[in-house]
Amino acid sequence: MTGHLIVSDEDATRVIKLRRPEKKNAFTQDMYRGMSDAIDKAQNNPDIRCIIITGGSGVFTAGNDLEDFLKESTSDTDTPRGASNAVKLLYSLAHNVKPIIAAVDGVAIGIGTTMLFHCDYVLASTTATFSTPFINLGLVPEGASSLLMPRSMGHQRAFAMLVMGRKMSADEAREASFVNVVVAPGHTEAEARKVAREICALPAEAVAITRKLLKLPPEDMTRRIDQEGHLFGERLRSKEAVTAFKAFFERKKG
Ligand SMILES: C/C=C/C(=O)SCCNC(=O)CCNC(=O)[C@H](O)C(C)(C)COP(=O)(O)OP(=O)(O)OC[C@H]1O[C@@H](n2cnc3c(N)ncnc32)[C@H](O)[C@@H]1OP(=O)(O)O
Repeated sequence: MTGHLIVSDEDATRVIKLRRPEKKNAFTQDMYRGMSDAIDKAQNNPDIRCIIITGGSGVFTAGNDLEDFLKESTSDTDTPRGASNAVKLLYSLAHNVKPIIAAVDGVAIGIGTTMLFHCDYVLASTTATFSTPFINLGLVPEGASSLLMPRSMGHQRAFAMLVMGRKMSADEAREASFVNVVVAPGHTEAEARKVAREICALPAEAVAITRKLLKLPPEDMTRRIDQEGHLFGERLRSKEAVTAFKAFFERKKG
């Protein structure tokens, strides 16, 4: 756990909260590690029946910290993408067996949107927006999103998001079927806790078996995460990506 991530257990539910509002909850390496660890440790804990992921009020997450991407793209050390903390979090999500509820209030960008396709129930506020601007950054999709997004919303809508970088509103996301319910801003976490209580009151073994039947085998997802991760690692070092990262930090100057 870090100062940018709060993990608390209450009513048989583990709540994992991103808390880096000054940077729109952009993921640092510690945040990836902390979230991954909190999910992994819930797996064999019989006291935890459900997991909630939230960014608190006003923002879910702006995705990977772009400063970290810029450092990674220009570094001399050649760490394979599969060993990155982001990929480890994606593995944790892919192999997780407990119901995950996401509470999205505000922007959900990049991995902030792709992680939702590993969740079981998604609540969004009316001000939530969803985007996967990988191509705009010279990158390619991650998190098995090239598999899960077209499967969930159809090829054309996935193309608009993943290739054209189109943003979706909360209502559009509900219509595209990856958001269950849209609530008022500031209420996503409280509503997520109600959903968690509802799930926790159900017979635990039957929930686990049914959830497993609904999901793709984790090996299929891991394979796609690895394929994407390999390409993503190559793209991180591309001229297109480095130019886009630098442009983000130059955008407010003169
Ligand atoms: C494996 C995973 C891959 C991915 O996740 S790829 C996706 C990467 N993420 C992005 O491309 C999003 C980049 N951020 C933005 O587009 C915008 O920001 C927002 C729409 C999120 C918010 O815009 P606004 O409301 O105008 O706020 P602001 O002044 O741009 O941001 C407030 C502070 O937050 C920092 N910040 C925002 N997003 C990131 C990020 N992703 N990485 C690092 N810093 C970020 C800014 O720089 C700034 O900071 P300062 O106040 O010091 O200037």
